[in-house]
Amino acid sequence: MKMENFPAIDLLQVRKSYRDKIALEDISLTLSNRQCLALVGHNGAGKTTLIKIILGLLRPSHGTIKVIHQDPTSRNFNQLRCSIGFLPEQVLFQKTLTGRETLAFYARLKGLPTNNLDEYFDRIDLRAAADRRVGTYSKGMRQRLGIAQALLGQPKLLVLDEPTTGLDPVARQNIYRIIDEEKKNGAAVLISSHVLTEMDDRIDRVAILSEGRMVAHGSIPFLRHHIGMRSYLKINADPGTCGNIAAMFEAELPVEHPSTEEIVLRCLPEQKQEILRRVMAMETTITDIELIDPSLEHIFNAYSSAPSSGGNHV
Ligand SMILES: Nc1ncnc2c1ncn2[C@@H]1O[C@H](COP(=O)(O)OP(=O)(O)OP(=O)(O)O)[C@@H](O)[C@H]1O
Repeated sequence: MKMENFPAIDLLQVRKSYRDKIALEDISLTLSNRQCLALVGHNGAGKTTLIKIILGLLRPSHGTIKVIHQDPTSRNFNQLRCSIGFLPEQVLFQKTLTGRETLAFYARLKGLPTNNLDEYFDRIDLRAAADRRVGTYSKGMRQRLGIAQALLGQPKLLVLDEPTTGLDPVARQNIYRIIDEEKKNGAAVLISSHVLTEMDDRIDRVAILSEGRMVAHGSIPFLRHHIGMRSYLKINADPGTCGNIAAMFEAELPVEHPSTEEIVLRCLPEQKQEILRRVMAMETTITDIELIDPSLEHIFNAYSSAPSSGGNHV
């Protein structure tokens, strides 16, 4: 099998305990190349522990782990380290070095040339400040420099812990664009984040950790479907039309009538098209239609409050 065909991350029944505290229990997870997985969970859910195990910084108490088809705690893994880009949650740099000197330091650690660093500064939009001392950088600039060091050497696996912390909306969009580019180049990307709002369209899969257990694992549409979350179809029309729509659907669906000129149908994802078709066929005057699918945040809240559903895969 060619190297590119191995999953970048393959965990089976991983457990980690710190003395009598079980931080992770029965975690099985795969991440393929060209995929982006979001690892989400409340404080203390076990995200950092899992990342440290993936990076070979911690040994699991039980289970098997392959990262780019090697055991990350084995000696051979050292050769693979330069194929992994890692952005830690807290990026600490030497304040007296310039951005360029900092990046050159990390490039040398990875055995990479230092004469092409401008392309990295361009990618994170920091070229103009490359020769300024890091001590003069804002929090967002330091975070972008951290991302640049993770990108050094075209990694096969990118592990980004809270990559958008401290970034303004434009910089956040730029990070997501870079993640897409890295995926297209064949990398697997693991993002650990508390900021769920902008991630819906950016990730291929999500793994939800709760108290050390994987309570859900799959694509967003799969998890929406699995937990039976309904979409909101909000329709604004004159009172007569709203009444007719309510009469048409109330035997089939939960229907809410927040005002005489607004009606909300709560439907399953697979019902959306058929409902829209029937509404549009009514030959009435509709002033507005808004369709809201449950977001990653809604899914996370639903799984976090649900009794353990035992790790669901798609
Ligand atoms: N060195 C340690 N010794 C003992 N317990 C630890 C140690 N490191 C972590 N833990 C415990 O393991 C559990 C998981 O911690 P972890 O740091 O992995 O969570 P997290 O999801 O990354 O949290 P956060 O979002 O707050 O960073 C927590 O209950 C934590 O207190």
